[in-house]
Amino acid sequence: MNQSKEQRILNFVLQNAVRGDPCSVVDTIDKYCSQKEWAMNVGNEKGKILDKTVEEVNPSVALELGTYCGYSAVRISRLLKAGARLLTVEFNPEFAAIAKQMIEFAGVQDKVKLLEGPSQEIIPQLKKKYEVDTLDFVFLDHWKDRYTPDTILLQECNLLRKGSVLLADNVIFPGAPDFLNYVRKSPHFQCTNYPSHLEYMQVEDAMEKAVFLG
Ligand SMILES: CNc1ncnc2c1ncn2[C@@H]1O[C@H](/C=C/CNC(=O)c2cc(-c3ccc(F)cc3)cc(O)c2O)[C@H](F)[C@H]1O
Ligand SMILES: [Mg+2]
Repeated sequence: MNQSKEQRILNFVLQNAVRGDPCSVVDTIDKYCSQKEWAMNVGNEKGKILDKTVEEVNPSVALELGTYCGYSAVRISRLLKAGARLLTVEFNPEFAAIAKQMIEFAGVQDKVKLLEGPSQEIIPQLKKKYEVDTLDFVFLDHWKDRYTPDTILLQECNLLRKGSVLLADNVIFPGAPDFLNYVRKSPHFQCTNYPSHLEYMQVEDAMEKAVFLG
């Protein structure tokens, strides 16, 4: 049975990156996906915006929706302070298995908890089952039409507090128009747009930061 693209990305990391070095894992994925096979990792240009936001927020508890191969989970968790944790949600079992190996190879498994299942089922479990009080940071990078319903669900589950920061990938391409509309019109969010480019391409894209005002 021939390998998936995601398996080829993982194999390239296992053979070319430095075990226990998250930066080398991130750089190796970027090398493969820019030179050999495109894949929907946030990439290095938007990744720098993600880094700056994570450093600004310095979250104790962070959530990621859409783990995929684990690129941004490794990228985020490498910046977390001692004792801080990232919960990352992925419902595709093949991708979850790849991401788990990616996270372990990078040596960030003690900071990252991969939750396998759909975000709409996991989010309501975060408080009781995963002992979350509120979320300091949320990275949205899953199906684009799910950004808005999951943002509403996070509020309904009282998982956001004054100052919680949401950062959404791909608000220009493929686009998340309803999410932009929702957060920019809502009196409960203060929004900032960060123009950038689609990962590994010269196509316009952007990230949107939405700070919850309570
Ligand atoms: C809905 N609830 C979910 N719960 C758990 N895991 C989920 C859920 N929904 C999806 N997943 C999981 O999250 C991931 C989905 C990522 C989707 N990302 C994109 O589509 C996406 C697409 C492009 C893109 C750009 C140009 C082009 F020509 C074609 C594509 C670029 C990007 O940066 C993206 O992020 C994963 F695949 C899925 O199992
Ligand atoms: Mg994306």
